[in-house]
Amino acid sequence: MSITEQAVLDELKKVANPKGGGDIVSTGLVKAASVEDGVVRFVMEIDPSDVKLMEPARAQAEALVKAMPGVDKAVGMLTAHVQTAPPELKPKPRPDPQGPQRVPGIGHIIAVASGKGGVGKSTVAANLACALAAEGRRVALLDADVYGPSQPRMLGVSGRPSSPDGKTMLPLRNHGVTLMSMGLLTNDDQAVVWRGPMLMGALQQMMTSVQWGEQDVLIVDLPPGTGDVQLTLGQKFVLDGAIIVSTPQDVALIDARKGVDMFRRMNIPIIGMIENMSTHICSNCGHEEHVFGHGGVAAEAEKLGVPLLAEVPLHLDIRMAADGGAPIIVTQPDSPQAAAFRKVAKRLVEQGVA
Ligand SMILES: Nc1ncnc2c1ncn2[C@@H]1O[C@H](COP(=O)(O)OP(=O)(O)OP(=O)(O)O)[C@@H](O)[C@H]1O
Repeated sequence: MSITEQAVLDELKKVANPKGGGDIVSTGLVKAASVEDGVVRFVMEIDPSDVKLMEPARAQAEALVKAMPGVDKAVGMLTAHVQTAPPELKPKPRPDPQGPQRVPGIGHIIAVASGKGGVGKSTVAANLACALAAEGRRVALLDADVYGPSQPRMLGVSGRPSSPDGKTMLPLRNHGVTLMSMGLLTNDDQAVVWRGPMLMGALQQMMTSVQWGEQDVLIVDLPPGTGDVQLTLGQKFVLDGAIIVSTPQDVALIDARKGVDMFRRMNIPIIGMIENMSTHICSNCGHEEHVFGHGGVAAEAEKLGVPLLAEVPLHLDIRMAADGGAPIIVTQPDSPQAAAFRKVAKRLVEQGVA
């Protein structure tokens, strides 16, 4: 079995902070630990004047990790570069006035993310939202994919959201889902060039200035990759977890792994991975074919120690439904194509995250 970051952190807790106060993890000295293919890397952030004092602790920590079963190589580093240090791993008490906040009226927030574009993240988010609504949950969906907002089209919503008081925005609603999208604020054909700070501001505004009402769960459809929007969402808001969507090809999986790593660094639980376009099912004869390979996400999920939530087939009906303004879960709720989404929705409710 592959080693987890948590196991590494537990091992590192055996090393005392030479400055006292407890071990190097609980005193906040260890800022990041990563595990990839048997190679463990961790960073200890120290005051530049403490190098001599801290070196023995670093060496002891490195030796302990190296001796763990399943570890081929361990690299422990001392760093004094406060500004560029990766996010703190030690869990902070939440809510914290400076830290992540809750959105009034919203019970849970789940991010739907992918490492790579075009893997079907928005299709999954739209179907999950509708499937949760079918389970009787009050569901909102925020399309935070500013570069390719597709939720208005997938949920069959058009028109611009109104702002009765000039400060807050009224969301739109269809198929039992309350929706807000950056796509509703720009013209359909308008290319949007967003810079980092604009993106971060826009996301925060969407989360806090939309009149969401009382909702059991807000699904956030993120842009692909590991950029500013993902970081802002994770750092500013209390998330119940993230779902990572990937196709089975290696290229998509490499990026999915980066996504899992990013959420872990922000202490956001990974609810699980979904393999999309898993198997092609011919809409004429029902013949199954593994166009992009099959099972790659299951293997990756096992390697990363996260659950595989579902394998969604590549099926013409899924595309036609999504692109036609009513996800498959709405048009053919009892079809085998919709079953994967219903299964995930039930699981999220059972797990108490939606
Ligand atoms: N399981 C599936 N079967 C058939 N078509 C699918 C499936 N999943 C997604 N598609 C289609 O693939 C296209 C891309 O999907 P989608 O927009 O959901 O991807 P995305 O990952 O959100 O992309 P991006 O983030 O780059 O906008 C859409 O036309 C969608 O209908």
